[in-house]
Amino acid sequence: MNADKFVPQHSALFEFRPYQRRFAKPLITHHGVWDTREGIILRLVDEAGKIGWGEIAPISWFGSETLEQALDFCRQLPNQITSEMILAIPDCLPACQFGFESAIARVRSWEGVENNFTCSGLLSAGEVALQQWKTLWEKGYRTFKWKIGVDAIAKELAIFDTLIHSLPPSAKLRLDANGGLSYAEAKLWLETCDNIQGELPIEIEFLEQPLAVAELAKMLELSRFYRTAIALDESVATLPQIISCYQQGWRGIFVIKPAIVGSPSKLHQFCQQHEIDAVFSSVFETEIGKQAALNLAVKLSRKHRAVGFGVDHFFAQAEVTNPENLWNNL
Ligand SMILES: O=C(O)CCC(=O)c1ccccc1C(=O)O
Ligand SMILES: [Mg+2]
Repeated sequence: MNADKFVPQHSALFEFRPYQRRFAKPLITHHGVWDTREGIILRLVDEAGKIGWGEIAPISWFGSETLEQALDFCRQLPNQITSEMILAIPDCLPACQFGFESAIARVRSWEGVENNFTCSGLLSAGEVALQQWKTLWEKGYRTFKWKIGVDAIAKELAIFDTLIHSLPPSAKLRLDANGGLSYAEAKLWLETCDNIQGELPIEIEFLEQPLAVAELAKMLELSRFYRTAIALDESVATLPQIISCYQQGWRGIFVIKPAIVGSPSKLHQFCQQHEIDAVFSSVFETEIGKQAALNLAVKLSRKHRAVGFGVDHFFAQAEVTNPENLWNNL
């Protein structure tokens, strides 16, 4: 069954449980310091007793609803929910749209996603990246994404120079500024990346969200001037934002975080009508949300770019991957 095809006239009993997972070390980005991932696990049981798992993993500072808003939404629902109720979840609750629709679509079975994606490993901001990539390389990663826009640009450019001269030629490097660069800094990064690619065999795959969400026009202008690709992330966090940026002329890379983008079936519909260059990305969700996200990526990914789900090393303990065990531990 196509897990993100919406299942009509379906109903199920549902329960929800909040969870918390502390990062081994806080994730530092231009948005600030993030030390605990909080979310909600959904357990749906249909009339035949089949179980469907879902996850609501909001990141309010990224453009989704807050965890509290998601919890309030779950609390006000009756414990028997229908497909129609799920399709009516408003666009202001994108993480809830994703969580409930994934759950009711997968109420049939919990088959793991057969995906042969390569995965990009996330590198922390700062010089810790200079050691981090080696551990990930030994685990088989060949694409890395490094967080920038945190320290002074001179310091980050110096670390960048060391990093790209350390990485093997077959490596690919992504940079993610989380909207933290000024226009002048973005130009300096793009110029540096263009120059490096003229000197070294390494591929700088893209510079992600160099400027703030409000600066789309400037990012459109930069995307026409530099060879190094630009990827939008915060600018396209939800489906309405994806549509808006597309309508304003963005044809570059779209970083899609399925867990906060909204309705999987509506995203599928948009991607069937418009060929977009998408990179699928994690929001540090559990295996439940990750499987639903990758199930969508398998169907929508065109360029076979590495998926940004190499984040497990940011958590202290290995994750419980079996949904039933995860649920029983909550
Ligand atoms: O996309 C990836 O490679 C990893 C995921 C990631 O970087 C991320 C995870 C949570 C919140 C924001 C971001 C981001 O891409 O900015
Ligand atoms: Mg990003």
